[in-house]
Amino acid sequence: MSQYEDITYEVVDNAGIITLNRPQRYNAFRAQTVDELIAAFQRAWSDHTVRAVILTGAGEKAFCTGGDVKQRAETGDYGPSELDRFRIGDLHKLMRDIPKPVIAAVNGIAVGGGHVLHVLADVTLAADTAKFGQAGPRVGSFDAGFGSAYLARVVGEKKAREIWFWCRQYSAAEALDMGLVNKVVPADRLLDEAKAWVAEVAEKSPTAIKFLKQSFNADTDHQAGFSNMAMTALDLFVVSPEGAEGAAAFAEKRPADFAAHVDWH
Ligand SMILES: CC(C)(COP(=O)(O)OP(=O)(O)OC[C@H]1O[C@@H](n2cnc3c(N)ncnc32)[C@H](O)[C@@H]1OP(=O)(O)O)[C@@H](O)C(=O)NCCC(=O)NCCSC(=O)CCC(=O)c1ccccc1C(=O)O
Repeated sequence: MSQYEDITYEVVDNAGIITLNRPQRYNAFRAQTVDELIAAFQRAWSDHTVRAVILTGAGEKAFCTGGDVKQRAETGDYGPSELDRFRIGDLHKLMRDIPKPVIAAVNGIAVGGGHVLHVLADVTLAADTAKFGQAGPRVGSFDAGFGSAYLARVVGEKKAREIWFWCRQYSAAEALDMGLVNKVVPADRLLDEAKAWVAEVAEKSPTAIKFLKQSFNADTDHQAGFSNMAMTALDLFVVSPEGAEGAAAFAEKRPADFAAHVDWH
């Protein structure tokens, strides 16, 4: 795949820069977006000039707001894809497996599956205007895999449960305070800061970095098993009356009435 529609990919010096490019939907991803992200991460993996990957979002408003809820309300899924599968789980694993640092440069709101993407990055740099949070229980969705278990490793169990159950939004300063991001910079400095981090890490031993990333991952690789189950569960949940109510309410700009659609048995 060399032509992209939903993302852009460029190599600048030693940085592979992947930009989510659906600003009209706050950089929410559909199945095609995920296909393109996978293709770009694979290119970055194979390109020996690329020493780290920067993942960011187009525009000033959003980094990524997760799955495209409007698409889901319209068709019940995330739209057509190359292999007829929504490969978000494959993307999560690829971001962990690529043996180079992945730097999330969070330029705006990171919510839902978009929040999960920055959580899975090796480090996160945030614009001072960025906002963070999960949204699943508000819109009839969840990530019971890396999105919850790995988040708990990053911020601790209590905070992770708060983030997921209450679906609040947190400022960049709050995110820094809870260890969710590595550094906060003025919004107009974000990309330069990310490039500086790439330049600095490019001076280090690629093989040492590769071993270290694999070592850090080994401790949480068992979470890939949960993630597989979580994706299967989510596929079933989003088409249930309760799951579908969340997407419909978002698309219709009204509060969701989950209680009326729950299967209590
Ligand atoms: C992010 C908001 C809180 C921003 O609010 P606000 O600033 O008021 O802006 P809006 O007017 O709401 O939004 C502007 C514009 O963008 C459209 N938009 C925003 N987000 C989405 C989206 N996710 N999908 C489609 N469109 C979106 C919005 O409709 C507006 O368009 P108009 O034409 O102007 O009306 C707020 O926008 C918000 O709450 N957004 C929804 C966030 C959300 O619920 N995201 C999905 C969470 S669930 C999820 O991501 C799971 C998906 C998933 O992929 C997955 C699947 C399987 C396993 C794991 C995962 C995983 O979690 O990764």
